[in-house]
Amino acid sequence: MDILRLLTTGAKFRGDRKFKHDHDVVDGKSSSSHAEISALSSDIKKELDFFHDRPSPVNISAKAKKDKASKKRKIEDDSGEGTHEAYLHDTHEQDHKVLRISAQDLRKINRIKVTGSDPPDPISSFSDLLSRYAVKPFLKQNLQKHNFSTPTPVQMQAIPILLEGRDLMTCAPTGTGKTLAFLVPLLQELMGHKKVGYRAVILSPTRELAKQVMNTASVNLTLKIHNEIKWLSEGRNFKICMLTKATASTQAHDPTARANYDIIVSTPLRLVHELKQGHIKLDSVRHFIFDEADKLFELSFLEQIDEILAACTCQKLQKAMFSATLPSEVERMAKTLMKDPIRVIIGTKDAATNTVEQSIVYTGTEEGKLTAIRQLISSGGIQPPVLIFVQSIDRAKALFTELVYDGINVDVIHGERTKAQRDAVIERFQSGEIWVLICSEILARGIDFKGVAKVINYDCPQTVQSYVHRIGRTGRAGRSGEAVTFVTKADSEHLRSIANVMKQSGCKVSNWMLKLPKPSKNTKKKLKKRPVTREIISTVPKVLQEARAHKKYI
Ligand SMILES: Nc1ncnc2c1ncn2[C@@H]1O[C@H](COP(=O)(O)OP(=O)(O)OP(=O)(O)O)[C@@H](O)[C@H]1O
Repeated sequence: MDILRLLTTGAKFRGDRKFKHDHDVVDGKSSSSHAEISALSSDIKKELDFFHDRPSPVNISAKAKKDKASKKRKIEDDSGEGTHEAYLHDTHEQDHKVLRISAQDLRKINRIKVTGSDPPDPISSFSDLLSRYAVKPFLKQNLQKHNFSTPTPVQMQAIPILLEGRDLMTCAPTGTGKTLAFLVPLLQELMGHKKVGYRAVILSPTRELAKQVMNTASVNLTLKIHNEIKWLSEGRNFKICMLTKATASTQAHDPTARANYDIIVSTPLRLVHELKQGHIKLDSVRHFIFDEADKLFELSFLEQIDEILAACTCQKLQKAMFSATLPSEVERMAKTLMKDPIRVIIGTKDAATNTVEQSIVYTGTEEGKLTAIRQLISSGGIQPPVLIFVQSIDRAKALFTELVYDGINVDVIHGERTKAQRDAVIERFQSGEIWVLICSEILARGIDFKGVAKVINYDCPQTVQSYVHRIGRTGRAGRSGEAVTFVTKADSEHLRSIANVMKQSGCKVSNWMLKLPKPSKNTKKKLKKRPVTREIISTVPKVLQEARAHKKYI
C-alpha cells in the first residue's frame, strides 16, 4: 500500500465551531484583544505562553503561594549570577508581584537560548527598560497605551542586547513580536543622536525578483514596520522615509527633507537604485536592521546587500538580523558581516509557532485537493478568515475560478493584479469583507493579518522555511490557529521535513513520516530550482473551461 495513503486518516477538521467568533474577530469586536489572548493562552502549555497571560511557573511556586499578602518578595537566586527584579503579572495589572529571579531562570522559562560573549540579562518587564536603561518614558507610555504590558521572549532578550550596542542574530517564531524587539531600542538610540540625516536602515526583502515585480509583500512588510514606528513614537517627531517607487521620486531626493529623516525602511533593490542615482547617502547610518534576514541573505540579494553596506561608512554601525527561520549557511554568511555578535534563539531554530494546530491531508491527486477543500467548506470546517497558499499565479487564478463558482466569499492576490487591486483586496480581507483569500508565496512572510483562523497549504510548500512562514500567518500574538497542508504523491520529498517541524512544535505526527528517507542533495537542488509540476486545478469539463476563459473574472 502506498504509505502516503495513510495520511488520509490523518485528516482532522473541526466542524463543531460556528462562525460567530470569526465574525467578531473580523468585525473588530475581538480582533487582537489582549483579553482574548489571555483567555486563549490559559489553555496553552507554559512553554507556549509567549505572552505571559497564563500565570508563570514562578508565580505559582511554593514560595509565592506562601506569602500571598506580600506585594514584593524575593526568590533566592540559586545560580548566583545576574539576579534582578522580575515583574510577573496577575490578571490585574496593578496587582504586580515583584519577584527576584535569575537571568538564567528567566531565560529557561521563556526558552531563550543565548550564545556570544558577555550577553546582557534579559528584561522581564517593560519597566526594566526605565530602571536599567533609562529609556525615554514616551516608549513605555506608548507601549502601555497600546496595551503592550509584557515583553515577549524575543523582546526580553533582544532589546537589552541592542540597547547595549551589540550586534545581534535572532531567530524567533512567527508572530512573536520581532518588529517591536528592534524598534524599541532603535527609537531609544535615535533619541540620543544628533539629527544628521538617515541614521537607521530597516531592510525587508522583496518577494521575488525579476518576473514577479510584485511588491505587495515587501510594501506591506515595510508598511507594517512603518505603522509600528508611528504608534510607538507617538509624541515624538521621528521622520520615516518609506522607500517605495512612489515615494522615491519625492521625499528621498529632497535634500532638505533628507536632513530631517531619521529612518529609511526599504527593500534592497529600491535602496540600491537610489544609491546608484546618488539620491541617498547612508554615511550617517548607525543602526542596520535586516528583517526577514534569511531571505535577505539569499544569493539573489547578496550583491545588493554588499553595495548597501559599503555605503554605510560610519565606524559605529550596529547590525541586527531577525527572522523566524535561520538556515545554518545563512547564519555563517551573516556572521562574517557582524562584529562579535550575540545569537539569540527562541525555542528551537526554524520551528513553527506552537500556537498553530498543524495537520496533513493526503489527497492523492490534484482533483483530490479540490474535493478535499469542498468537503472542508461544506462540513463547516472552514472558519474565516482563511488564507490559501498555492504555488503559482496560474494556480491562484484557477483555484479562485473554482471556488468563486461554488459561491464562496473568496478573492485572490497575485502579481498580475494591479497595485490598487492588491491593496483593495488586502484591505477587504483585513476588514472581514472577504473570508477566504487565495495567494501565492507572496504573502507568506511577515504580514501581520489579524486573526487569520486557518492557513491551507493547497500546494505543499517547497521548503521548510516556506512552510514555517506560511503557517505563521495564523496563530499570531499568542492566539490559536490551524494549518492544513494538502499533499499528493508528488510531494513525498517534502513530507519528512514538514513532519519534523510539526513534531518539534508539539503536533501529532505518525512515526513513519519521520522515518521517510531524506531526499538526496541532488534532489534537494532540483526541487529548489524547479518546484513540483502539478496538474491544472479544475474539475470542470474542458468545454466549460473554454467557455469560462472568455469571461473576465479577475
Ligand atoms: N509584547 C507584546 N504583547 C502583545 N502583543 C505583541 C507584543 N509585541 C508584539 N505584539 C503583537 O504581535 C503581533 C506579531 O508581531 P510581529 O508582526 O512583530 O511578529 P514577528 O515575530 O515579526 O512575525 P513574523 O516572523 O511573521 O514577521 C503584532 O500584532 C504585534 O503588535
